[in-house]
Amino acid sequence: MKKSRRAAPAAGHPTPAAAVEPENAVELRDVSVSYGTTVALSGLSLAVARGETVALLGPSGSGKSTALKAIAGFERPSSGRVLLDGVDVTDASPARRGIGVVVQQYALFPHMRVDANVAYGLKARRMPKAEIAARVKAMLEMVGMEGHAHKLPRQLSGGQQQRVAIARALAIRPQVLLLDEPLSALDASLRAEMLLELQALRAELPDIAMVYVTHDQSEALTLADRIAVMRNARLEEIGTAEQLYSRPAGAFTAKFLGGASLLPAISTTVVPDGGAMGSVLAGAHRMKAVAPFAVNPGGRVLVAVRPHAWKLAAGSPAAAAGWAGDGAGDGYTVNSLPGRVESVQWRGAGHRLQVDLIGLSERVTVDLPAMSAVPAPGDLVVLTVEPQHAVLVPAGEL
Ligand SMILES: Nc1ncnc2c1ncn2[C@@H]1O[C@H](COP(=O)(O)OP(=O)(O)OP(=O)(O)O)[C@@H](O)[C@H]1O
Repeated sequence: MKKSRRAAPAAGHPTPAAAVEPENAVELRDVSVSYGTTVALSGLSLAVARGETVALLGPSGSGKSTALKAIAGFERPSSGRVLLDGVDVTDASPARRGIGVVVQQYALFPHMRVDANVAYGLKARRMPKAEIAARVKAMLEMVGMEGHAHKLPRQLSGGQQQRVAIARALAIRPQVLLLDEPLSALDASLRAEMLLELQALRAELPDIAMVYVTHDQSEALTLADRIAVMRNARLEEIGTAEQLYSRPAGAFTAKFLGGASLLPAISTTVVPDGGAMGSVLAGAHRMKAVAPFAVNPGGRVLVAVRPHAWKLAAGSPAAAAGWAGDGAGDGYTVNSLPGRVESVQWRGAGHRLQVDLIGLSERVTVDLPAMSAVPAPGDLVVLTVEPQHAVLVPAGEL
């Protein structure tokens, strides 16, 4: 959670309760949305602080857009409450919420010029003409579109249209900006460019709360202070990118966000409160990994290892020769697992290997940096991982 930007009350002069501003610009309390028999969102509780960007990340159909519609007021929750700045707006119309919304397909009015599109929400609020003109000019400058004010949307590129859509959403000076896959209609290079622009824009709007829906983790990692991972209409996990990436609390997040391999294992140590190193047996292999939660001997866990965390043991593939005989290695070398390379793929920044672990019937993904010696398909290798780069997650359903 972001730190409050407000000054703390002076010592001895506590702020009266009534004057305390609510910290959260957006709050969903146990919100569910159903479409007929389809439960699109189930019991979502989420708070977004002023100045904070939260990304809703998850596979298709996981309820991300529905959550956004509940905040904007386009869908009424079947249960639960929606609060903006501490005020319950569950029954308020979208217009009364004063939220800026940017959706995937620009959604500009095709028959209106760029400047009229940006002015639209201001006219609806009956702002004086001179003020509208000044605001439109400022907004178009902010998104680098000041030279296109008199064009129609069809005369603009996809990226330019999306910039105008952002200017239009920001023109009403919303306290909350919702973005639903705003870059997904753009090609890869334009998407990367717009991502940088959104990052710059974010810095110019320090007090706006943003909720950003995406299924692209690089967008979420670039823009968000916190990431909410959605799955099957529910919030799976929420945290900073760093927390979710390196210490996922569940197998789904480990796989979805970090692309981690998950090795089934049995705990051999007691870690009462989590946060310490745990020891496990993955098949016949002894492994040490960070245990972010309490584990007991005999408990079933998964060892999550991200593709970049694997290393080839020195001397691999030759080092693997001694391991192949009994299929399980000697069982004494910690965090060293023998395997056979199934495939090798050149990926520009390095090589991606698929390696079948011997004795574990698991295939793991290994990303090797460029310049490292690359084995060939069929080679025996020994994979290693530093204990601090392996993390235990509960053996949940994927
Ligand atoms: N208007 C609707 N009528 C009926 N079902 C709907 C409607 N809108 C969404 N759904 C269903 O609700 C579920 C959640 O949809 P939602 O659009 O929120 O998912 P999402 O995570 O945003 O997916 P995507 O990434 O594909 O946009 C899906 O099963 C979807 O089919």
